[in-house]
Amino acid sequence: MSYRHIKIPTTGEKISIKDGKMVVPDQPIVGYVEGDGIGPDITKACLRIWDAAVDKAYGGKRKIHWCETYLGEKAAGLYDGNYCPDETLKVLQELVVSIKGPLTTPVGGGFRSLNVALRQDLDLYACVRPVRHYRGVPSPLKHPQKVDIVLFRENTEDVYAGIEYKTGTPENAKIAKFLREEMKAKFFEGAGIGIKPISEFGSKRLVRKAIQYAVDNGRESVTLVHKGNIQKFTEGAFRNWGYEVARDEFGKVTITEEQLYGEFKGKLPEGKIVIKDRIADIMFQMMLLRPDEFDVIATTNLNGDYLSDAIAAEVGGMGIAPGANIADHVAVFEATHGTAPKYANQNKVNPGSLLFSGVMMLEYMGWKEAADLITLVYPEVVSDGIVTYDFARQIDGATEVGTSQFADALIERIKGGVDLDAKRKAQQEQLAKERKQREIRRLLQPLEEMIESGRVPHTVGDLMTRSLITATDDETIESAMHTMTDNGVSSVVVEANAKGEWGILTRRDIVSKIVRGGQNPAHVKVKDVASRPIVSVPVETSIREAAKLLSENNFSRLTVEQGGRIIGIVTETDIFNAAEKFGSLGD
Ligand SMILES: NC(=O)C1=CN([C@@H]2O[C@H](COP(=O)(O)OP(=O)(O)OC[C@H]3O[C@@H](n4cnc5c(N)ncnc54)[C@H](OP(=O)(O)O)[C@@H]3O)[C@@H](O)[C@H]2O)C=CC1
Ligand SMILES: O=C(O)CCC(=O)C(=O)O
Ligand SMILES: [Mg+2]
Repeated sequence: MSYRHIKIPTTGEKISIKDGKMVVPDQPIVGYVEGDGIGPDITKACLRIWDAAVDKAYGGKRKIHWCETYLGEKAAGLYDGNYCPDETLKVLQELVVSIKGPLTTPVGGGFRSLNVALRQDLDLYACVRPVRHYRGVPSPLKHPQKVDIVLFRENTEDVYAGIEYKTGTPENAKIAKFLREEMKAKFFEGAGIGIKPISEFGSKRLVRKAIQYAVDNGRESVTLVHKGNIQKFTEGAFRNWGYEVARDEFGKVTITEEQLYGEFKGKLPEGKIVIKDRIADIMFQMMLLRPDEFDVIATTNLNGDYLSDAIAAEVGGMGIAPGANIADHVAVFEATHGTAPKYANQNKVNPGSLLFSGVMMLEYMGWKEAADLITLVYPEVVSDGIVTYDFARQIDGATEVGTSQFADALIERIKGGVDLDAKRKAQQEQLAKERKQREIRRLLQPLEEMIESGRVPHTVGDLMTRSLITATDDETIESAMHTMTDNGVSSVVVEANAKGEWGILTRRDIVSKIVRGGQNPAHVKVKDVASRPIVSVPVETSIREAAKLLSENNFSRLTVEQGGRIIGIVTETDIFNAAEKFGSLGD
C-alpha cells in the first residue's frame, strides 16, 4: 500500500501481533514523529543514541528501521494544513510500536490537542510515566533516590475527553438550561461547561494494567489516587472500581492496606502487592515528604497529568521525564514535556525525556540489553558534569553542552562498553536494602506510619497494638507480672484454654485479687485470676462503637479478633491518644 508522504522502509519487517502476543523481528520497522518546537532537535539526537545502543548490545544482529510519520506543524506543511493526517494514524496503528516528540496545542481556542486526538483515535488508554532518580541529576529533594514510581494515568476519559461547551454558544445554552431546569443544578450565568466522564470500563482496564505491571515487575504496592471525597461519582467511583479489580481479578496476589497492618502486622507477605488509595491533594505532599511509600500509582487523566509533572521536578524536571501511551496491541512512546518553543532549533534542550521514552520502548520490545546500556551509562555522563542547560544551572562547575553534544558524550560511553552484570547486581542489592528498610519502618511504627502518611484511623484495626503480650493458664502470677513489667503493659492476654476461650489478666486484677487477699503471686496460677471469656470485637469495628462498648461496660480494653483469632488489643488510652491527635474520629 502506498501513502501520500509516508515511506515504509523496505529493508525491515513490521512488528506483528500473533495469538495476542507481540512478535518483534530482529530488523523491526518502528515509527516516529519528530514533533514541533524542540521536537526536531531532541529526535535527531535520540535516534543516534538508540541506534548506537542497539548496535553495541547486539553486535549488529539487530537494528531498528525508522519510519518517519507526520503530525503537527510538519504534517500541516505536507498535507495542505492538516495537522493530523489519517495516514499517520493508520501507519502508527499498523507499525504497533512508535515514538513521538511533543506537539503544540493552542490554549483557549484553536484546534483540539493532537496528543489527545492520537490517544483517543488509537485508544491508547494507559499513559505510563515512570519517575526515578539517576545518580548525578540535580534535585530539590534531600534523598531523591527515594523516588522510584511508575504512574499509570487513564488516558481517554475525564475532563481531558474534551466534552466542553463554550460560553455564548447554543450548545452551552442548551445544556445549561437542562442542568438548571431538569437537574436543579445551580451555577453562575454564562459559565463555560465541561463534562467529566469516568466509566467502570475505562477505570478498570487502567487499574488492571497497573496491577499487572506491579505483578510482572515485583513491585510492592499500587496506590489509587483520586479526589473521591469531593467528586464522589467520578473520582470516588474510580477508586471503588480499582479496589474491585484488585479483589476480583488479582485476589491471590493483592492485599489491602488494612490487611497489611491488621492481619500481617505490617510485614508484607512474600509475593503480595498492597493496594491502597490516597486523595489527590495529599498525594502531592506525600510525594515530596515520603516518596518511598509509593511504588505504582494508578490515577485518572487530569490528576495524572498534574502529578506526573510535579513528581518529575523531584528528579531533574521535564527534561528527563519519559512516558508512553499504551493500548493492548499498540503503543506510542512520547516525551512528556511540551514543545518549549522559545528553545526551538537552538540545539539547547535536554533530550532525556524522549531518550528515556525510547528506553521504555526498547524494554517494551524485549530489547532490555540495549535499554540497560543507556540507563547505565547515563548517570556516568551526568556525574562527570556533562549536561544540558537545565541541569547546568543547578550544578556548580558543570560543563554545559548542547543537545547533540550530550548525545555524542553518551554514544562515546556506550561504545566504550559497560559491565552490565556488575551494575545490575549492584542495583538489585540496593533495591533489596530499600525494601528491608521500609519493612522495618512499617513494623516498628505502624500508627506513626499511618499518621504521617495522611491516613485517619477509623477502625479498631487502625489503632490496636498488634504484637500481643500473652501469658498461659499454668504460668504463675509472679511470672505474668514480670512479663507486664518487661513489656511496659498493664495487661496480658491469656491464651485459649481447652474450651477455646481466651482470657485477660490486668494489673488491677492482681492488686485487687492477689495483693488485697494477702496471697503470694508465686503460688497462684494465671488461670485462677484471669477473666474469661474475653470481650473481643471484630477488627473492622469502628472506633466510636468501641468507645461506646468501653464506656457502657466500664471496660478499659478490648481484644480484637479476625477469623476467630485474637490479633491485637485496643485500650482506652489508644482511643484517647488518637482523639487527641485527630480530633473527631467519625464512623
Ligand atoms: N505531549 C505533548 O506533546 C505535550 C505538548 N504540550 C504543548 O507544548 C506547548 C508548550 O507547553 P508548555 O506548557 O510551555 O510546556 P513545555 O514542556 O513545552 O515547556 C515548559 C518548560 O519546561 C522546560 N522544558 C520542557 N522541555 C524541556 C527539555 N527537553 N529540556 C529542558 N527543559 C525543558 C523548560 O523550562 P525553562 O523555561 O525553565 O527552561 C520549558 O520552558 C503547548 O502547546 C502545550 O500544549 C505540553 C505538554 C505535553
Ligand atoms: O496535548 C497537549 O498539548 C498537552 C498534553 C499534556 O500535557 C500531557 O499529556 O501531559
Ligand atoms: Mg502534561
